[in-house]
Amino acid sequence: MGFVRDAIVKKGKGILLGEMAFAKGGGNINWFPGHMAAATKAIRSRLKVSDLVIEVRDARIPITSANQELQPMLAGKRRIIALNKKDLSNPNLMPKWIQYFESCKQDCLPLNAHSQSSVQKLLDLVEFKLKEKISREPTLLVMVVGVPNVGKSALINSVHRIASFRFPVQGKLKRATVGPLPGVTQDIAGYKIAQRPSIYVLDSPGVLVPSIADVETGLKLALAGSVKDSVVGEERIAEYLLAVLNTRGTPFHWKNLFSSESEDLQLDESSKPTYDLKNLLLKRSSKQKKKSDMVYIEVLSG
Ligand SMILES: Nc1nc2c(ncn2[C@@H]2O[C@H](COP(=O)(O)OP(=O)(O)OP(=O)(O)O)[C@@H](O)[C@H]2O)c(=O)[nH]1
Repeated sequence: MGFVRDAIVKKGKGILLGEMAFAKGGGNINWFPGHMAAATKAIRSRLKVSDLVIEVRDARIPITSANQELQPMLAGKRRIIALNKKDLSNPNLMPKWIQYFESCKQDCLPLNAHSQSSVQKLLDLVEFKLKEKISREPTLLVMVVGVPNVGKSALINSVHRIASFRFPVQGKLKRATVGPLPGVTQDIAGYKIAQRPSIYVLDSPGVLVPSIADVETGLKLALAGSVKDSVVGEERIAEYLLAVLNTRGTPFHWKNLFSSESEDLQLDESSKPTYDLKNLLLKRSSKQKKKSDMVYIEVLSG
């Protein structure tokens, strides 16, 4: 069933699904804050002793939001891939992604970390995957990993809250810090979600690969909020987003953004942006932009 992934991931000129085809290259993206190297090491050592791993990915970019460096280790573990933020993703694509992961014999679950019913489904799957261990081990560890900002901490808070109904805790419930920018969680922290056996869920800092080799991956991660905008370049991100929307024919009103009534922006006809890929390409080449900037526009418009 490799064709499903190929159709989803390659799709090139047709631009059908959530992941857009792009040429390799176009400049490396280097965003590897200090804490990530140490965190990656710590995650690897905790993974060794974990009974189950929940790898959280962004449902909008299920392949791009995988940390490739950790994949060999994760693939060797009992793993659930949680496709989080499904409320922000295209619902028509979710069945295709499920089909793809099923074809790889990999459990996956689209969810919304803020929805109790969604998180309950994840807990049911966790219980199912740990069934035989639950009857014989006194303590179990479930590790939650993923790139920054995919919703690991939000998910853990929901899991913890649901679990606390079954196993009331004394005092205030410990909460993981959730935030809209990447890099909020910087340490591994444990949350007890069950007794007999004791089950702990470990939150971990979001980690990326040290160097993102192609610009499209960086752009998608930036648009999804896993990489800071400034690392990839705000203008470049905006152009990419507009190009994606245009290429898909998304009916947005920004095409009329520069109307003749616009008072603040008095642009002459030749300098009005059209957000058409071919025009963008022409404008860029006349301005002698860097070659790396050209690649993603060329390929998208191809
Ligand atoms: N719409 C939506 N937003 C979500 C969902 N899950 C998390 N978020 C939001 O995504 C942002 C990041 O969530 P966090 O839980 O801090 O993400 P994280 O993976 O722990 O981030 P790092 O600490 O950078 O590793 C927050 O603004 C959350 O409220 C979801 O399922 N749907």
